[in-house]
Amino acid sequence: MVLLKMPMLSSTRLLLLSSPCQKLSSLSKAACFHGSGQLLRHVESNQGPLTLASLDPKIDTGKTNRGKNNKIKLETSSTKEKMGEVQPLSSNKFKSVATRKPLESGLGPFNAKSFSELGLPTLLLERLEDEGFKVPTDVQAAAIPTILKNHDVVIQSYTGSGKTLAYLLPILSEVGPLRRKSPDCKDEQGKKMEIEAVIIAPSRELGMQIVREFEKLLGPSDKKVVQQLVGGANRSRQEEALKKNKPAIVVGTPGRIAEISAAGKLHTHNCRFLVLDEVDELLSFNFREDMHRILEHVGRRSGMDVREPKGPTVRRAERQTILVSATVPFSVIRAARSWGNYPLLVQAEKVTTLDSAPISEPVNLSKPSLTSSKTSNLQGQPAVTSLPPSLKHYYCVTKLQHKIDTMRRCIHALDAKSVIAFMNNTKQLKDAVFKLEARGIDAAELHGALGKLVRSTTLKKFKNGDLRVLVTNELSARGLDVAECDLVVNLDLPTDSIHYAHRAGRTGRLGRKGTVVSMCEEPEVFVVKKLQKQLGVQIPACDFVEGKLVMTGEEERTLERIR
Ligand SMILES: Nc1ncnc2c1ncn2[C@@H]1O[C@H](COP(=O)(O)OP(=O)(O)OP(=O)(O)O)[C@@H](O)[C@H]1O
Repeated sequence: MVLLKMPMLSSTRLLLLSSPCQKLSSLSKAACFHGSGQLLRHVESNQGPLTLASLDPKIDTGKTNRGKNNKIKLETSSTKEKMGEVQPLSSNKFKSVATRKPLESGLGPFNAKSFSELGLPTLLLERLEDEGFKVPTDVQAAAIPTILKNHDVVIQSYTGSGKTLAYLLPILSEVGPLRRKSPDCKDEQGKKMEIEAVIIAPSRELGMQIVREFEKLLGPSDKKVVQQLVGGANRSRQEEALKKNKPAIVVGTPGRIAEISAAGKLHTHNCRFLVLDEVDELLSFNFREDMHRILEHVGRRSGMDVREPKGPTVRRAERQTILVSATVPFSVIRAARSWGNYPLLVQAEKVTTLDSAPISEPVNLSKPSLTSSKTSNLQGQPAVTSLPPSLKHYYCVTKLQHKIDTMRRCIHALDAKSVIAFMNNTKQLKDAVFKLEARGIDAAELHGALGKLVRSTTLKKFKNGDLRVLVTNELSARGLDVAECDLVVNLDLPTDSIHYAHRAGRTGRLGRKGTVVSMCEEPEVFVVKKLQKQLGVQIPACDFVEGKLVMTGEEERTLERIR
């Protein structure tokens, strides 16, 4: 079925693309993009580091590899291996389809103290300063120079660690009014502007959040350089705006972008950057057809077939492909290899090949298991990097009918100001809100079946602090950035560790304190234990007594004594 829907693909590409999709179609929606937390382990390689010199923007900034007979050299400390060459280009606007070879391995110190060390253009540095962004986060320090060197990348680091700016800043370095202007570059004055960057996000809320991040740096006078193309909004108005404003960057949801593109209103063949934010979610069955269209059209000019040195002719994307998520199951690694050109894995302070990426196994959380070590992340493995280290995790055993009361006691015990409560069944959200309000707690529901105006207003109210509790489903688990959120409550347990990680990551963002409390009934405790093992975090049992959180259970009391 997949093969029939992609007649344009060469046989090589068909093979590469079809395997993840076959797998996806054979799994239930809930399971299809979720792997084990075990995947998230970083398998250290014993090969040499990727040196800063090889990526150091100070050595070779400017429009480095475009339009010049330019070589990208990446070194390992042991071999000083030559990594690849970039061929001269006919147009200086595009990077080569090039035979960049994979980085065999590499770790490097990326502890930049300021954005100015990362090779960003002056105008952009000034805007960062104005907006109060002073020091890059670890993942930004690793990702920005790597993307500026034209590498396809998979960016993986824990929730709230600043992955959005990690790809947004290199794009603004090359696209729009803040970009680096090379002396020989004729400005596009009077020339028809084309879409130069496409950013895809799985939800309307996340898409709009990314647009706001772009607009913040572009400023009011240039904010039309970026346009949002999210579902739920008026499509003809979006098409009119595209025609009128000629944005260089579009941010949107897969359905809407694919729709407008299929209608011939969005010309992305010459696009230079394709970003898939929350890529593991975008690989889910729901988005399959739209994602195929996007991947086949964005940055793909006709006549792009190239001959591999000793192989068949294959189609290569000319665009730079950037995949982003806190969780990188194997489906993402496989997709990156298929869609990208020798992509690198970028993590906080690390740039390595995808070979060193963790491998995922699907894990069924619904059955008790006596074998713990196979799925355990605690067996001598480094801590999982999808969860912020500052987070505290607990679970509380309570009867179904007492969950809202337990949550009320939890909120008071922790004196939580801004709470996101997750449930699995959308129909039950309203009831939970009703019960919370009856107990004097300002709450509202947020889910995909609500109208766009209600969704925007509710989110705005929650961000402004007018609502104490947002009761929601997986819609809000991905990417939602509310700095003030200090408590996440799982009123229903998530289906797996990847869902847990994204839900939990709505709190404790960018080094802030945050607590995650999962409510469950006695027979579900084994699920919490499995999550604990897969995620490599302690999730002790607790209860809320006389306005205080108290640890319960022998194991947890021991832990408390140690702490
Ligand atoms: N260098 C920085 N200095 C200060 N604040 C920053 C910096 N980088 C990012 N931020 C802020 O940190 C917050 C979290 O960033 P962001 O949403 O990009 O995280 P993320 O890693 O994408 O999280 P998630 O995985 O949940 O999507 C945002 O409010 C962002 O504006």
